[in-house]
Amino acid sequence: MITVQNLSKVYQNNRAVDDISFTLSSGKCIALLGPNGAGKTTALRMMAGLISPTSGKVELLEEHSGDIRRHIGYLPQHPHFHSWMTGREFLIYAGKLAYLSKKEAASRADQLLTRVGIFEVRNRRISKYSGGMKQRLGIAQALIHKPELLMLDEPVSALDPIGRRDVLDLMEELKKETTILYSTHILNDAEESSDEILLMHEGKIVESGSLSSLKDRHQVDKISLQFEDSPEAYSQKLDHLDVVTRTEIKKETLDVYVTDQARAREIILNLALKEHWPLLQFEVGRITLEDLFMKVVQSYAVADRIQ
Ligand SMILES: Nc1ncnc2c1ncn2[C@@H]1O[C@H](COP(=O)(O)OP(=O)(O)OP(=O)(O)O)[C@@H](O)[C@H]1O
Repeated sequence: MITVQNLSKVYQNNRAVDDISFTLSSGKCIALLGPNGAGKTTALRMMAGLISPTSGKVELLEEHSGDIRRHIGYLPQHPHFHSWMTGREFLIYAGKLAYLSKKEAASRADQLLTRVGIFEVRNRRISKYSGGMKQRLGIAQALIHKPELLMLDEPVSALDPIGRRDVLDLMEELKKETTILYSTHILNDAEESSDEILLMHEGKIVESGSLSSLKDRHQVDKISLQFEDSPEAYSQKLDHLDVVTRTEIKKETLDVYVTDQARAREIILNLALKEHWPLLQFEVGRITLEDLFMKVVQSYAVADRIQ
């Protein structure tokens, strides 16, 4: 529904966003990931029409014509609310700013207050809202003009675990009817709630695609073991096997990197049975999003050092 073509933003000599291109298709939930300063907020702000690009463009696909801002709802990382207003008053105010009539704004506000689960507190001043309630109100405000694309900048990072769960559940609901692009540092959340990933590093998109395609591309053959006792002794035995490239101890877990997962599984299981290892867990590993993130970002950091 929206394409980003060769978009860049340069501040003085800093290329905050450096020639990024991608297309967002309707009905997907896309996570925008990247370390601090990667350029996520700058990219989102350009897409929302809040800052102008140095070069490149953001375009709607044919069926969504007109001013791009009418099709996009945006919730910034630190939203500003008039905290003396009630939640309902604030949404009506936001509706009027989005050119709805007073009547339309009031009816849309009530619909959204219900939709995001804060109807009960609609007449309470925003200053009395919890962080989770404010974030829900912010999402309702971003949806006031029925945008096809909802963009959320770090929607859960400032919330406690309950608020975070609330907002993630809400996003899960909303993605049935709206395309969502959201930035996050919390890789578990991205793993749980996104269909696609855009990974930024130093202003560039360095990886993109569905979560499963990225995992397939970066899959490492690994078997993770846990024992009733310390993993050290087993690690030394496994290091000598020809199918094992290296072992790594992470707290209680022994990660065994192997050349051929199927053969390694058989060999290690046989050894464990023969020697009566007190195994608690034997897991043939799939790469996690966190592994993938670290691998990609570290490989770029190494490349930067070499240059
Ligand atoms: N208004 C500005 N003026 C100058 N430099 C800026 C401005 N806004 C952002 N930058 C710089 O652009 C780069 C990208 O910043 P941006 O906030 O987009 O990154 P981010 O990925 O959203 O980071 P974070 O995860 O920490 O929020 C950083 O080096 C930042 O210092």
